[in-house]
Amino acid sequence: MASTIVEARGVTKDFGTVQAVRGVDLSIAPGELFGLIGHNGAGKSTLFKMMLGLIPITSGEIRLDGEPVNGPRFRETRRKIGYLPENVVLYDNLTGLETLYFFADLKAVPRRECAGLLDKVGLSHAAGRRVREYSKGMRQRLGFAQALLGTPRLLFLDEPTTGLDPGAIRDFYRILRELKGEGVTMVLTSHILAEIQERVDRLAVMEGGLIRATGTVQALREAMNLPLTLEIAGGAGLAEQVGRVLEGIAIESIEEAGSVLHICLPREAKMPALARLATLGDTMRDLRVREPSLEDVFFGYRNG
Ligand SMILES: Nc1ncnc2c1ncn2[C@@H]1O[C@H](COP(=O)(O)OP(=O)(O)OP(=O)(O)O)[C@@H](O)[C@H]1O
Repeated sequence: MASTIVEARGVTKDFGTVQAVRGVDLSIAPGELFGLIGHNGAGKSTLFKMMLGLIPITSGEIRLDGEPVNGPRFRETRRKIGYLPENVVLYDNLTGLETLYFFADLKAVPRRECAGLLDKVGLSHAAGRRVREYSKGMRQRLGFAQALLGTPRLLFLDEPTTGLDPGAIRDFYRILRELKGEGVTMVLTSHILAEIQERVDRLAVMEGGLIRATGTVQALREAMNLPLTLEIAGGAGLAEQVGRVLEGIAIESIEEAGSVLHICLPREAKMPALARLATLGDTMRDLRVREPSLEDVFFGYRNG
């Protein structure tokens, strides 16, 4: 297996006059759980489709597991890849199990895999019901099951948690962790930034067809140099005492909400501030350092 399983170099895609993807470079290592975030129309789905060889690349090159997606041997590589499209097309008249049989036949995967996959995504109880009767979340689970047919080594999941309730989202990420344990590489898009920020190894921020930044959530936070928030709980006189010990430290804002102080300060002021706050003793009951969320980072890139 190549050391980079997904490799994109200078990839562009034009739809007439629309430049959907504009010179994307991306490298994803085997076994990574990689997130792709971006606003509506940023180019995420278009990039996915090019990576799967479903639409032609205007210019540049994409290799999956070392194989160019527009090359003659890609058909063989494609068999090791699972894909959950943004809007999976299902036939309402088929049952859940028949649907998976249909996809298994298309992929030349043995039908005996299907029942186990329905079980994996929590749909065994509905295997004999027609898809017409499935809820949005059930359809999404069925789409996920078809992506898992053939034990793929690389998975592309386009907004996989759309329509899932919180319990189903948790189940979904549990399956992703299991797959990661088996060495499967996964690339997923999501608009629910809070959901993916703790779960991906690395991510890329896409905007207007460009990749604006790539890295771990922490690296992106640090690169953006967004301020941190200290949340301090304490008794009477807290605000006054905190104000006194932090004198001279570059604080961006202090807000009091109930008995908790929210102090927003530059990242580099964190350690000096903590050292001084430690002298407060019993006045301070609790202290938490809140990192900027992925949402803060995302809007930082968008507005930066
Ligand atoms: N088949 C097509 N024909 C013309 N324009 C297209 C086509 N597919 C996508 N586009 C355009 O390409 C751009 C990128 O679309 P894309 O679907 O890749 O974005 P996205 O990041 O996946 O968005 P979303 O988060 O809304 O799913 C948009 O401007 C879109 O209108």
